[in-house]
Amino acid sequence: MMGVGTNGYTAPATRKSSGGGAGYDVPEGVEIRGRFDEEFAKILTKEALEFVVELQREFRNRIKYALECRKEAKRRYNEGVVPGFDPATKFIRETNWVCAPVPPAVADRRVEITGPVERKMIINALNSGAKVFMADFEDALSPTWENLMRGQVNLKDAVDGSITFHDKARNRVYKLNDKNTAKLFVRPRGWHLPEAHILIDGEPATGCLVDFGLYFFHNYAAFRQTQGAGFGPFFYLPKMENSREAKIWNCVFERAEKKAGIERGSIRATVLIETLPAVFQMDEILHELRDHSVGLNCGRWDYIFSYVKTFQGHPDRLLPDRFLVGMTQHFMRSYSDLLIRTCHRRCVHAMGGMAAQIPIRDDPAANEAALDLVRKDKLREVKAGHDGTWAAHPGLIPACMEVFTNNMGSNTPNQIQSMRREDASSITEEDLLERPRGVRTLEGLRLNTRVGIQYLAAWLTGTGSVPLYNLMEDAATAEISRVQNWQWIKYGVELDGDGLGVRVGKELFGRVVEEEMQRIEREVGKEKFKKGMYKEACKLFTRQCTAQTLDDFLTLDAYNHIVMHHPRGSSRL
Ligand SMILES: CC(=O)SCCNC(=O)CCNC(=O)[C@H](O)C(C)(C)COP(=O)(O)OP(=O)(O)OC[C@H]1O[C@@H](n2cnc3c(N)ncnc32)[C@H](O)[C@@H]1OP(=O)(O)O
Ligand SMILES: O=CC(=O)O
Ligand SMILES: [Mg+2]
Repeated sequence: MMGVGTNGYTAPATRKSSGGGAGYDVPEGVEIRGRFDEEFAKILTKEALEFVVELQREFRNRIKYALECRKEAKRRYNEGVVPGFDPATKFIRETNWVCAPVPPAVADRRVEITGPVERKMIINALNSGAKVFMADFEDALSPTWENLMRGQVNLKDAVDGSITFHDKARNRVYKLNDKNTAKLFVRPRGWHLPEAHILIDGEPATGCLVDFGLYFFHNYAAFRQTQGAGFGPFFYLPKMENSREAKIWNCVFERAEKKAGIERGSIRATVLIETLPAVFQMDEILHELRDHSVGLNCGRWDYIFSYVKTFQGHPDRLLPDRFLVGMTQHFMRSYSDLLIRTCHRRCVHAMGGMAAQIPIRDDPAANEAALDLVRKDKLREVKAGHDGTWAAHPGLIPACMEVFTNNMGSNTPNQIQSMRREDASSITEEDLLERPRGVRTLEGLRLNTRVGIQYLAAWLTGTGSVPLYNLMEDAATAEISRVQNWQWIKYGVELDGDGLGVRVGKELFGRVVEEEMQRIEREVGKEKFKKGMYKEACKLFTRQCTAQTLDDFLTLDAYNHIVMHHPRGSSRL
């Protein structure tokens, strides 16, 4: 078991960290630069931090190396190489092996709701009727110190069943249902994001090791008793590019299991296939995680973002308008089909992804049209062989559930055995890379700009998922807006879809930005516009869209603006 003095584990010397007056009790080598709070101190205990420090010290060099490998791959793609299957790992793709059996607690995952680790949303999501709730430290969360630490507090209360929330304005108290709550999966941040409020040996900690380490330390025991039926905790792993990154996670899991004294293979994770290079590594990723896997998921939004990013040096592979790049484009359908085939061959879940539509409260006809689009998307997924899907909002769950249950059958928890999709074994590199088809319009450029700026303004003020023009927007969808604008400006594309025949350049983009800022001000109102972070967001977004070389992530630069070091005020990394 974890804790000081058990399993021969001895705590290193400790000291107080100056977090704004009172201090956190921290191990040697740790400095907490985030605000002190009594509630946070219950999460940032000396023992929990020791665990995070162990992970950081053991894995930091491998993580740095993996990130260097990403840079090296980028260099090659920029020189004209395209990603493909790795000849060196052909034997993994071609031999027969399977992952560890699926834990009974998560055999049925037909609808999974996702959302940030906010208190009310966690309760609503767990009570929503979905089979799984993916609590998000990633695409849906702005990683402010407050959000991250409150998120950890909330998850701990959720796992021990004590979580409540009092909505004072509505005088409504939220608590968990007595039964049939969703099973909890947690998605830590991607490997690339640092945690600048926790310094370990003078360096910012790796964000995902903080998210994973604190959550695991505080919850593994209760989770295994109440949620996992002896398994768990469960995770979603985002934005990986290569199986070497999956191998690091596998080692982190083994390390955590050993430290906690629980069986190897207790922890289970679903990997999002949401980068272009990773689609060529699906078998390899599952193989690395074969004792800890519960499948793969089609993270479609980051995948589209990654298509642009991977081909940033290939002007012959430009995207059409964002809304035209859907799952029926050949490269997207091929990705989903191959993912299903790969997962079912290895006996794990092949999860579908997120439709962008959300309920539209004040317009029944538009609401029905949105629901219809969601139903169609889910029907395509279940018929293709997916075992479950994602919903962004509780109002979508009945429709998603109905489509999956009607087409999969209510007596079967998944279609792992019944939908083998052998036909997808013929999918080629060309299928997976096929150029998306469609036109480009000025309205496409405008929409990207309007949405990108508004999303970033929300993110800078601590909100990581927002409804914009009746669609769900989060970090992944905002990335598409950003990189698409960058790509169009960089290569001076012709807007061929609206008969204008103009080429996109910095000057046109500058005018679009100006006009869209005026439109945003009209739409949100002068007061909100003045109080919000729209101008800062506009500056950041514009810089990234017009940069000579593409920034790897929108949120890396933006992160500098939300780091709040105490007691010295804000600070850049
Ligand atoms: C690309 C990807 O990575 S997808 C995964 C990451 N993205 C996400 O997880 C997005 C999750 N969804 C959301 O954040 C929200 O649904 C939004 C921002 C899209 C829309 O939010 P809102 O407009 O505030 O929703 P709305 O006002 O309709 O909410 C109605 C109720 O549903 C709840 N609700 C809405 N979405 C969720 C959710 N995902 N989980 C739990 N509860 C939710 C609200 O808390 C609210 O509860 P209340 O009636 O008790 O007050
Ligand atoms: O994380 C999911 C995605 O679509 O991106
Ligand atoms: Mg994503």
